[in-house]
Amino acid sequence: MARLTLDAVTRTFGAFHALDRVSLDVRDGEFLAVLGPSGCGKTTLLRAVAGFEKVNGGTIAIGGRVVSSGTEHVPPERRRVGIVFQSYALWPHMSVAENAGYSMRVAGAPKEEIRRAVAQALAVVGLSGFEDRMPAQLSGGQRQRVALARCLVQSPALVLLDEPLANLDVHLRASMEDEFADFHRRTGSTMIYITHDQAEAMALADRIAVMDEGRIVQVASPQELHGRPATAMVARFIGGGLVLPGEARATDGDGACRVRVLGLDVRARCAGPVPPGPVQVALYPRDLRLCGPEGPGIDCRVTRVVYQGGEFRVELVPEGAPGLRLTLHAAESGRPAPGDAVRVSIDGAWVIPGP
Ligand SMILES: Nc1ncnc2c1ncn2[C@@H]1O[C@H](COP(=O)(O)OP(=O)(O)OP(=O)(O)O)[C@@H](O)[C@H]1O
Repeated sequence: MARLTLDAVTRTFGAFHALDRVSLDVRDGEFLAVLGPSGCGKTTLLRAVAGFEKVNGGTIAIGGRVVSSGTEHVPPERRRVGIVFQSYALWPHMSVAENAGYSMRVAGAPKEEIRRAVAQALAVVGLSGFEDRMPAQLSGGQRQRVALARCLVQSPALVLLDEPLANLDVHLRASMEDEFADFHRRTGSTMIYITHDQAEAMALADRIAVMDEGRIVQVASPQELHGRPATAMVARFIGGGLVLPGEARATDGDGACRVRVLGLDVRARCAGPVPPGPVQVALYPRDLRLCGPEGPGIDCRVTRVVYQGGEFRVELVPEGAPGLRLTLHAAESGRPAPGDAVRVSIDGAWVIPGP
């Protein structure tokens, strides 16, 4: 198992920067998710680490050994990187055991050694007894587990998972999430999990690297990404934050400051001292509450009320800003109806430290 280090890695296609000075340090045995919208460079990053893509600048090191740089390129088969793809990529004409042992057979390993390694890997993924089945006789989840076993047989230093659950239905995804977590626990592998599904990333990873336009914009725990987004993109992308212009008034210390947003004075959380002046403020549904007519608040019209697992999501339009959509959560009792005029208070906010 090994640590993965990327230092200012750049990959261009013509004038386009698919990876723009990407730096990342993944600890030995860590489970890191790379999360980002379509086209942000996730697959390019994975292909560069695996060695399918050369880099134009910067370095990639696996276990302290440089495998990619502007001048050096270790081929994929000599990187000890296992990859599990979304499409499983199993050979349809080979049995489960033959698929799992393929790489060892190609490498010319003795039959008995292959049999032993395959039996061990299939046991890890819970497929002992499935050796002679063909891929067509397996469920989607079982096929993905064969792909995991095949990856395990190669004793990889690093395992890369490229949206491995994208083809599975919702229920199977949830149970496969448990399997990946279990696989990680049992093997202690360093794992990089590429996805655009934040629920999946949050469920699995210790830390999440958020990518945007070829750059890594924040690497943090799921809680940190939700509570202290580094940029406006992270605030919008994770947890559906609403980013609004505000005016910083004063810093109170202890990570708190006062800002004016939507015409209200709000006590907000911040990463450090915030000089008075224009700022970007992130508001989440948890920051907004229905309030009485007497206190400070924003007059709104309710546009939609949707039941959502134990509570109601209430969508509103401020009377003074018809282009804006606010969302808050309300309990069953006291929830408003579409068309109601209500008042909303802002109980918290986050001042975005970056762009
Ligand atoms: N071989 C290539 N030639 C030119 N442009 C490319 C090439 N490979 C990728 N790109 C571009 O680089 C950008 C990043 O692509 P990449 O596949 O890494 O994104 P992604 O985040 O994995 O997206 P998705 O989630 O949709 O798979 C895209 O704009 C893509 O069009």
